[in-house]
Amino acid sequence: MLEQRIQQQFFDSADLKYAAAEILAKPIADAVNAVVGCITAGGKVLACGNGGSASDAQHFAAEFVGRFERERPGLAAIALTTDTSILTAVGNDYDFNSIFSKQVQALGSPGDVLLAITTSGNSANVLAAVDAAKAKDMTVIALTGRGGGKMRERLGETDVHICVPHERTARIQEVHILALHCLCDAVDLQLLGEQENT
Ligand SMILES: O=C(CO)[C@@H](O)[C@H](O)[C@H](O)[C@H](O)COP(=O)(O)O
Ligand SMILES: [Zn+2]
Repeated sequence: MLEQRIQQQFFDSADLKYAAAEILAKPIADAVNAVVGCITAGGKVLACGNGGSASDAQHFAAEFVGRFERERPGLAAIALTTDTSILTAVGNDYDFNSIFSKQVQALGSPGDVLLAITTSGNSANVLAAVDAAKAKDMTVIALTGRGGGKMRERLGETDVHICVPHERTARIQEVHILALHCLCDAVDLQLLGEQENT
């Protein structure tokens, strides 16, 4: 019984990934172009999200600054979820909804990219970060699910929306991390070219 339930989760996750491969290949490719344009122009990627999406923001930044699968110089990315002094100061002195937007306003420059990760599309602190990024003439790449929630109406023509067609947070997160790995892989391909056979 328990094993069946576990197997069903694998099947559901796999089914969603097949469906998402059709729908998300184009926006993920658009995200690659946005990030490559940003990085080659000397810009950086700021990443934010709550809970599991905070982990995704950090996971992504680690693969950019460190490496993904290939050797290369580090790429500029900062997770806005890690500095507990900033998070507690802004959360305490202003409010929790400002913990990311204050950092975007302080660190973001025109041409930078904000990677905004929210499965519901409705987290107020992530939406505030998007507003701050737009005010800075940054490009937003939003990773969402559940139809995109309030995020959908905030995005402009030059932004990218990677919206996972599912309702469950866990399933959406599983596709988000795949999308981020696709992004890392394709950015490396664009910057380094095809890998030579060894
Ligand atoms: O990882 C999980 C659930 O799988 C949770 O930690 C989840 O990320 C948190 O509840 C978040 O606060 C949800 O926020 P969001 O994805 O709706 O923006
Ligand atoms: Zn989770």
